[in-house]
Amino acid sequence: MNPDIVKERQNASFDVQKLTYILDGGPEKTKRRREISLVLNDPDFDEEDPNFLSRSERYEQAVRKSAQMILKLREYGISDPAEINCYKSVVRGNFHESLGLHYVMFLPTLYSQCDQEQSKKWLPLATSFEVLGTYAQTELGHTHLRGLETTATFDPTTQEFVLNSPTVTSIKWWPGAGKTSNHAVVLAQLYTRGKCHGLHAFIVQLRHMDTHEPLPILVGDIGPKFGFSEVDNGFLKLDHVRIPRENMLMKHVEPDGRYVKPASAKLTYGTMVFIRSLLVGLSALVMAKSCTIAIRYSAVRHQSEIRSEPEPQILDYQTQQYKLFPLLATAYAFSFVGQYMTETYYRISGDINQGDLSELPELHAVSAGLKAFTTWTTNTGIEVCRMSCGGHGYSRSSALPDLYAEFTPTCTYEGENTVMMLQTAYLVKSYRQAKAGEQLRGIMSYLNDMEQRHVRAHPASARPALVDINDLSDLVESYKLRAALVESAAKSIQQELQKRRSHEDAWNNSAIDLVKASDAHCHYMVVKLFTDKLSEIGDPDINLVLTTLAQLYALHGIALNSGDFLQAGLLTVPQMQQIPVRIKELLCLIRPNAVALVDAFDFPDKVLSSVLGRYDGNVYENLFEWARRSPLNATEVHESFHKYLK
Ligand SMILES: CCCCCCC/C=C/C(=O)SCCNC(=O)CCNC(=O)[C@H](O)C(C)(C)COP(=O)(O)OP(=O)(O)OC[C@H]1O[C@@H](n2cnc3c(N)ncnc32)[C@H](O)[C@@H]1OP(=O)(O)O
Ligand SMILES: Cc1cc2nc3c(=O)[nH]c(=O)nc-3n(C[C@H](O)[C@H](O)[C@H](O)COP(=O)(O)OP(=O)(O)OC[C@H]3O[C@@H](n4cnc5c(N)ncnc54)[C@H](O)[C@@H]3O)c2cc1C
Repeated sequence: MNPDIVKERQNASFDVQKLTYILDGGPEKTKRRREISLVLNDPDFDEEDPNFLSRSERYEQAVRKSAQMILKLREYGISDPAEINCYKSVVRGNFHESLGLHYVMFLPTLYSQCDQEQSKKWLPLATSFEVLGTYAQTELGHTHLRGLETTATFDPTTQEFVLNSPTVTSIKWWPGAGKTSNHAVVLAQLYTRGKCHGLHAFIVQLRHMDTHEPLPILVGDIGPKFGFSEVDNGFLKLDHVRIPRENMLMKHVEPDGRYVKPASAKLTYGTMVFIRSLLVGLSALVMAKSCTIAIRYSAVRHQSEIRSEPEPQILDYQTQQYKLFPLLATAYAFSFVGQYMTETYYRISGDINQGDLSELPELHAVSAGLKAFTTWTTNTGIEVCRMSCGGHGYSRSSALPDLYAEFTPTCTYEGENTVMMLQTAYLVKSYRQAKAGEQLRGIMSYLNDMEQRHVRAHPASARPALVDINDLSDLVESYKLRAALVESAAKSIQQELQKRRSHEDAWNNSAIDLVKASDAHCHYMVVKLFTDKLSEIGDPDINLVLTTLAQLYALHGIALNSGDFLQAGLLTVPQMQQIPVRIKELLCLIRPNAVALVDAFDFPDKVLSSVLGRYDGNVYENLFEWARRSPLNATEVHESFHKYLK
């Protein structure tokens, strides 16, 4: 064990194990997660570092691993969805799996959209992996759902739907598992009796069940990408492909071609809401991994000098702390927000299953906003962590380049982030309702008293200071009042309408304000949820260290968005000048606990897959060891010497 990292652990002021329990949701859950993590010792999962393999080899290794996972899950009798998820995230490490989409989109779509008869047919096939599925929605030319071109036309004479990609732009593009899957949920515009009824989901067989040869359908892999090398994102061109009427999910077409309207057309979009909710937790996980790597490495790396003494640990540089500790605070904040998002998703989708759709719009708005907010922040955070590791952060051995490449598409998939932030219609609607005197419930209820508080842009000196920057509840309040930026967005729309613009143009001309309002709303939610969590934590040592992190998270956010807080008169200029001073104090308070705080995330070394983030801190000898395994070192003299240089 590296002596620096031993010393760091001795300095911790709290019980790391107890904090792990809080993150996991209880000691039992930690125990079970650790039991599941023992799978890492299974030699059947031994594999080559994907960084030393070609794309095709990576895909093959990933398929082998996915198949092994299925066998082992059966062998160990793991069937609880949360446990399956935990098991897979351990085995998968920092990469995706080729069968990922089957689990996260295909199966959930079947579970939520099959009727009884369909469940009977498809669920046994899909859960036994005879049917391997993908989710084909996006097209070469479109993502916007109303604009999708693929058609499904009902033919009552044969009781079939005819699926067709009428143009080049309508070719399905991106769905994972282009080579792996034999079925797809295809999203297409439904036509019956000559009328379009909008987007619906259909199960389409793509490949022969025994030979895996494509049916008369063009299907394949779209080629290498920025990351996602394990995943065969695919294309799918349908040329008048016929499927039985029973393959339409939620069956809305009667045998005579009559269309029966669903309770809400948006139920077809349910799988996206599910994944967006999941991505909030994934952001927390990846932020936690990145911080673990960067902070452990910063504790063992010595460089330059502060005083004329031996080179200090780079974690002692104030600037290094300023780079990393706000991200550490963010990892904790997002972990608690992830817990909230999961609970909220299951609570509301439970109600939806019982026929109560009243909270569907809020679930959509919250999941879309938090997905965008947390993935954007994490995406930039990973890169900060990588650069904070200097040159070694650039090596794939650090895992940070892989974490970035695998994570960055979360800002794009399941709804491009700006587009998701613009799903703020709900916020604006809520604001208008509150203004009209309606009492809002839930997370939007803060808009109820906006009229009385009325935050306006005017000189801060003319207003009493509202915020004690050392008081967390005051900080939450100030974020709440800043979230009133939705008022500016609503006003901007109003002004545009007064210029006789159409509603659509007024909306587009206010889009920057709307994204800002969404961002402020999400930021408020994160600060509030982090603060609320503290009241549940009884252990005084842990409460103290998490309170310090929550304060840092809140103050750092204010410092980054100081213009909003000043303009709204929420903080005075002297207070704003105090914030960097307080942030520096908080960095010093966090410093002795930094390594313990990342240890509490409890990532086994094999899951982290990072030479820089090793638990034992023995970085240099292992960097050397890793480099020697590079395929270029397989022979002392590379064949290119003989071919070209000799
Ligand atoms: C964990 C690891 C996972 C790794 C694998 C992930 C692989 C990735 C897979 C994918 O990316 S799958 C494809 C994902 N695609 C998208 O996310 C598309 C994004 N676009 C949209 O969601 C929609 O186009 C839109 C931007 C929301 C617009 O929707 P639409 O075209 O229907 O517009 P309108 O007809 O105007 O309807 C807007 C109306 O509907 C409400 N609404 C929209 N979405 C939902 C929803 N999901 N649930 C409930 N309600 C929804 C919206 O609020 C509007 O309501 P009103 O204002 O009219 O009341
Ligand atoms: C790794 C990966 C995996 C994927 N897996 C799947 C899958 O399994 N199944 C599937 O169906 N799809 C999948 N996708 C596709 C993914 O869902 C889309 O790429 C994503 O929804 C974004 O759409 P787009 O690519 O059309 O971007 P665009 O919508 O073209 O975005 C381009 C730019 O236009 C802007 N823009 C677009 N619309 C608006 C607007 N209304 N207002 C303001 N700005 C706007 C965006 O902000 C962005 O800056 C995957 C994508 C990736 C990268």
